[in-house]
Amino acid sequence: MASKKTDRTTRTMGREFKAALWAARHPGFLAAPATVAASISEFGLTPAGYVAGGLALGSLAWYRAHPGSFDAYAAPILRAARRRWFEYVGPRWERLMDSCALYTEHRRTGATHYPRVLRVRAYSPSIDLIAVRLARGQIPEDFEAKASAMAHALGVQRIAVQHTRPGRITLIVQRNEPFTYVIPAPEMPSRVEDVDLSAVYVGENEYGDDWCEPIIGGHCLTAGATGSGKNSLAWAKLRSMAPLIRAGLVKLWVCDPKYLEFVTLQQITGPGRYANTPEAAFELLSRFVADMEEQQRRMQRAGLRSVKVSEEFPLNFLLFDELGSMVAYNPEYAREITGMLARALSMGRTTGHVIDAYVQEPSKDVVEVRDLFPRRICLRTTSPSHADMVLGADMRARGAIADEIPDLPETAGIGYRVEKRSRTPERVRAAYTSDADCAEFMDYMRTGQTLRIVA
Ligand SMILES: Nc1ncnc2c1ncn2[C@@H]1O[C@H](COP(=O)(O)OP(=O)(O)OP(=O)(O)O)[C@@H](O)[C@H]1O
Repeated sequence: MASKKTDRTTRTMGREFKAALWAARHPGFLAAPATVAASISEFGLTPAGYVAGGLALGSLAWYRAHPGSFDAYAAPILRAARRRWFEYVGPRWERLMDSCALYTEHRRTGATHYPRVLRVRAYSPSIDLIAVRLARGQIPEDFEAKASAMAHALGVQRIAVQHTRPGRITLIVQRNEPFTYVIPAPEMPSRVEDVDLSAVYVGENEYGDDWCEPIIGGHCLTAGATGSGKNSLAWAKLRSMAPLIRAGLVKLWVCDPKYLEFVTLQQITGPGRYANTPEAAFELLSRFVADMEEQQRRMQRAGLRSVKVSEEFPLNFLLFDELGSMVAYNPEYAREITGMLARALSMGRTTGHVIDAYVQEPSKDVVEVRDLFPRRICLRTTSPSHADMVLGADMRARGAIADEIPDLPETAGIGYRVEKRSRTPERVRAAYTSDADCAEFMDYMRTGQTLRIVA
């Protein structure tokens, strides 16, 4: 490619202009000392000292008196400033880029161009977000290829690369495990109106915010190795929409091949909407699809293209645990079940027939209908390829290292989901529903009361 006229020189920009440019990019560095100097000259040293001391004391009092608001508002700003100017500051940043070969060289002048840190944000103590402008000639994939090397060089657990806009990326730096605690099971809302089916609470994301998933508008597939905590997701959803289930506005269907974790739900579903053998699962799915088609006809007759959840049009929620055991490992009815699933998955959205499925091995050989699930969650997996299979191409390279989640009870329920708008993997943890929480749910279904039995 022909070089631009201005690129043909072998000289680089003078240091004084580089310094002026730097100062223009970081006005605070000049403005802060200038403000201090102006205050001292205007009001004198003592009053300026009193103001500075008052500010420091006020901040300390805030820190001590109201940790909640301090940690929410002041701490992220202070933390980001400290990390920006002590950890990702010019020379250290350039050394990091050097050690990972993340720079470009001007062909004529030989000048080294480094990607530039534009902004550092640190919403939580464990995560830094570094907005970076790429050096000319770099592409985000260069950073993806070096993410692991950067993580080791910085001594952090994980670095994910988020594509933001042309020429820019955000590095998501996970310094340590954000989930060092078990998230308690969601409170069951007391009234039907308190449930928002477009965002039911299932846990927390790595920023400490609520992690909510929609129930209406999409089927969901959760993949995770045995013991990764898949059940906790299912139970969190059930608890979060408990009043609707009790009121009959959400009709529960359950396929439970293990006949273990969800066996108590039989008391709600009755035998017609609960299955634990391939034959029963096939019959259940046939009824589910028939119900869906009947609802389609009713909507056609009423001239409706979509419906709100109501007594006339309840939401049908099919919880399908251990999908693989019904569609792959057990040849009996496997084809029939897959066929029925495909019909329900491709047409159930508009009628409010939603499938929430759980699987250990997410390959297409096992779950042929995988791509018909618009929402997918990946808990701990046994293979590096699973994250891409579940979440989409390149998601592991962008940080969804689900295979590196330790296989320990302390990390159960941790996984990744993809933030839809930014297509960035987000580390999440499901709330944990204990046996007592399950019993409380069943009590609520029977009595309408949330009486917790304390053992
Ligand atoms: N969200 C969570 N937070 C903390 N611990 C959890 C969480 N979910 C599960 N656990 C712990 O991990 C154990 C295994 O969880 P669970 O049975 O849900 O895994 P699973 O993925 O359903 O496994 P399997 O496929 O073998 O049934 C639980 O007994 C519990 O101790």
